[in-house]
Amino acid sequence: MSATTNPLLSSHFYGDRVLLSPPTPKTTKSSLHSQIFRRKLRATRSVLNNDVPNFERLKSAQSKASLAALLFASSIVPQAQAADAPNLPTPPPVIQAQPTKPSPSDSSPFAQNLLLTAPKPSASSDLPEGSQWRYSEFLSAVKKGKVERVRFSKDGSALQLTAVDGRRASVIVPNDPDLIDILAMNGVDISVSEGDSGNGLFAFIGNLLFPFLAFAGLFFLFRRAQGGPGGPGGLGGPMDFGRSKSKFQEVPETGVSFADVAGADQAKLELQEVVDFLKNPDKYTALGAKIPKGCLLVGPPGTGKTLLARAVAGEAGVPFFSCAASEFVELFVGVGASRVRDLFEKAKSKAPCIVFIDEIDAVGRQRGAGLGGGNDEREQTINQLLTEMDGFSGNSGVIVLAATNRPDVLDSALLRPGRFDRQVTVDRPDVAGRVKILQVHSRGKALAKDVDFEKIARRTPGFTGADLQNLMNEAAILAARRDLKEISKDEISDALERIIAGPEKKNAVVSEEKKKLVAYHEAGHALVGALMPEYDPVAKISIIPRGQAGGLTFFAPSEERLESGLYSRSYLENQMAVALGGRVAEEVIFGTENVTTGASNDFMQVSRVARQMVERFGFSKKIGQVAIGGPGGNPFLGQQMSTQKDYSMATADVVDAEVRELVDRAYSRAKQIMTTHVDILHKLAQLLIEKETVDGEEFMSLFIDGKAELYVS
Ligand SMILES: Nc1ncnc2c1ncn2[C@@H]1O[C@H](COP(=O)(O)OP(=O)(O)OP(=O)(O)O)[C@@H](O)[C@H]1O
Ligand SMILES: [Zn+2]
Repeated sequence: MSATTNPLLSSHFYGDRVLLSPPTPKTTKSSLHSQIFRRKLRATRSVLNNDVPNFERLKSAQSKASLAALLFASSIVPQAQAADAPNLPTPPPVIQAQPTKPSPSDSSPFAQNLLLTAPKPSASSDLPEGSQWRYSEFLSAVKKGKVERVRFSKDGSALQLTAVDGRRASVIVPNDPDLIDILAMNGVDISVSEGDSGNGLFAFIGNLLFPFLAFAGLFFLFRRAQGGPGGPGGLGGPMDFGRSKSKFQEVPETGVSFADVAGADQAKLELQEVVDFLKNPDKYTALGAKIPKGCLLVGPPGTGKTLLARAVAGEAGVPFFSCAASEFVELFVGVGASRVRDLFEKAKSKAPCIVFIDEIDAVGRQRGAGLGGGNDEREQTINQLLTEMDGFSGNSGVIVLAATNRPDVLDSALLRPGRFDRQVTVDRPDVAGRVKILQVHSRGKALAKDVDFEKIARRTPGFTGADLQNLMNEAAILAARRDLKEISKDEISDALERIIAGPEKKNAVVSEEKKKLVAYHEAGHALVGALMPEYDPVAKISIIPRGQAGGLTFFAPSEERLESGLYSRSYLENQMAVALGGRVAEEVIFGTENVTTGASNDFMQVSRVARQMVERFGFSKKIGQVAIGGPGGNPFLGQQMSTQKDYSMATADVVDAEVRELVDRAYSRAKQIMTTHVDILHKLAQLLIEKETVDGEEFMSLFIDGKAELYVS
């Protein structure tokens, strides 16, 4: 894949300016610059006003690789996670604020700089941490048998759970008619909070929203992914020991139809065929056609794979058997295989029907490729599954749908003809899809007239159906908390920010000194961002702590950039400079001896980007246009990159040198900007100290009357 940005795409946001002039590593100044600032200002405004001009024109150009960094804060790339965690992802299906790594000292004034990226894979054996779980995380934990009991609030809109390991968390519950069934099937103890009438729920929701509690999970989630003791992947940990697990659920009638799945038109079209097989098998067998046995639904978590599978069963009017593959895998060898046998025995007796296996990668990984113990069990389980599928005669009427977001790790035996030989991709929805999903999830909610789904959809690139559902629910809760009768666009806007960056810790006590440090640090990021010719406009700068971050600078990448997932070399170089801007500002203002650990994450992000550029994107002359780093993800998607190196020591030296050069260059660019615009840095930091938040427009206006110089390189 070409890693360069489609020029159409990249030039859109800033107008038709083309920056292809040969590198001039110095600052220049001309009237052109003020024009560019004006354009950036306009871009900023249009982002803030949610209207993305020319979008339609470009929409068709690219999409799919959909990336979700909506806004992004301070710095950039997520930590590598234990690259060998055998069992990847049920990533949290939200756009996450991503802390990088705990800095050496937790007293670091900036704590964590955040990147808001798409969900990233995380070892599925773990539970989300933190005191508030997303509904989808909760469901997946329930299905894995990790939730012991739940206590609903009186009106059922929230619950508190106790996990098998004793952890407690709260969950906001959307209107899900299946929830009780799912809980019951999975042996979860259910109760309803009583007594504290009225007040109780309010206090409960208040807790959820209380800045210090909520969303800590977002951050710890990622800490967890950074290695830790790295348990045995999807295998049940010791916690599961002795716990009785449900094997599968059987739903005679799902009651879900394709109409309940908004967007996903292509997937529905492809699955319509499966519905038809189930309804009229004879039509096909009469012609000698082999009815497919298995179909793989591939896509990121929360995109509605389970919903689609249920809809297929609903449309065909057949029973729906479901299980999460991770449930098959037990500590005891042979248990998984026997569960598979049970499941299919039952299914065959009820044919025609749908068997849905969620997270098939938990058992379906390439055999012999796992680590540590437990392989036997997994292999036996997958062998049993293959045997079952091979055993179906052509028209047994059992069609197996399986979901995964890691088709790449699946054992090729699973994908052979006669098994999961069909794949249906369920992608993150595009704008139009998001509008439809928002409509579905605002049914039954009182919305103010000012709510415009189109605008919300534009502000939520990369959001999945589950994310949008969560957004609408959070907005509803905010509205209730504000004693409103209707959900207005403000609640949605605030809910969006909370989801992306975590709630603001408005009442956190921050010393004047720390405030000043953070203000300069963030101003540094913003300043470099604004002065880089090809970079996203600054949307907002804040020094109100959020989550573990001392402050945040939000950038607003254009929808096209987000949806195309393509980044030009200069964009990445600029991004590194922007990430370094925080430290550079500290250095310039407080002196080299007084810089803090607050930038450690920025550095990690920067080195990761640089390494990717050299190892994977072919951006290094010395390494050339090859990918040498082993399999790796897109750092902006929050994906992990393999730490496994398949190159020699000599090559490693070259890589290191190239990485260093890229970083050094970014650093000196940032430094040059900072020193030439120290006046604006002061102004912005001052403004931040006074107001705590400065929006993009106000920030850009500092340039218009000032004498800003655009850095051209
Ligand atoms: N296209 C959609 N239309 C309407 N609702 C959706 C859509 N996609 C997701 N949702 C909502 O998000 C919830 C979670 O989706 P679902 O569990 O089907 O996702 P998934 O892809 O199976 O995720 P996972 O891989 O985590 O199991 C659904 O219950 C549904 O309410
Ligand atoms: Zn920073």
